[in-house]
Amino acid sequence: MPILTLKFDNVHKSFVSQGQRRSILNGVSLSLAAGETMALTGESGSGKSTLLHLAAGLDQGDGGNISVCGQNITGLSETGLAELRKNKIAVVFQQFNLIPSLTAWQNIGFHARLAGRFDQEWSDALCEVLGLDDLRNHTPDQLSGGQQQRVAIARAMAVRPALLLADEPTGSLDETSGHKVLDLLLNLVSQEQTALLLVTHSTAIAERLARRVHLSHGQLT
Ligand SMILES: Nc1ncnc2c1ncn2[C@@H]1O[C@H](COP(=O)(O)OP(=O)(O)OP(=O)(O)O)[C@@H](O)[C@H]1O
Repeated sequence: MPILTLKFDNVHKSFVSQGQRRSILNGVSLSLAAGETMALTGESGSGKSTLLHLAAGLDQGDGGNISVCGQNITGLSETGLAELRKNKIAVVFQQFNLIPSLTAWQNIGFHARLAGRFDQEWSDALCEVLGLDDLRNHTPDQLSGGQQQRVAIARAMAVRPALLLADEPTGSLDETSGHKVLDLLLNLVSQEQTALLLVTHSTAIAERLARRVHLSHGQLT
């Protein structure tokens, strides 16, 4: 059986706030193979971002196991996690998280250079596909929301991640731009056989992904 890109086995996560422990994920299991795309929906506050953060190794669960590319990340050291994040995982956030002082081109290469995997030809190709050629020297404040989002996608794909985690990547765009950005993203992940887990509030966006899961009361349906 091929190694899964992302696997959650009976994962639990709770938070304590105002002295009370609240269970957010209550036995979540999922598996995602290379090239698969999965939409994660759920009401506001249901725990979608929490699940994404656990998958990215940015937070730890309280129980169960999570593995990325066959490597169990539960209990992995900070160094091990940092290596995995650098080499296998990329995240696209709703608010883009571009570095304001860098140009679009520098932003695109940033993660890839950190990972020691900057590939000029691939980054050029991403700029072309994502319609960023004329915007390379612009800083984020000179770009529209849709343009910034395309830079964020180029930055994520520049590392050729095995796993792409996207938290409402089209959430701040109007519907037409959102679908256009999704077209580009889906083409890229299909070409690269990237596993994509995408959080969205939009049923129309979710329906365009091959698999869909819904988070409710801490469990996936
Ligand atoms: N670090 C934290 N400490 C305490 N509670 C937290 C923490 N992070 C998240 N929560 C709580 O966990 C619940 C789930 O939050 P999360 O952001 O994962 O939901 P979400 O489904 O992504 O919501 P939205 O769709 O509004 O972004 C919320 O009630 C939130 O307040």
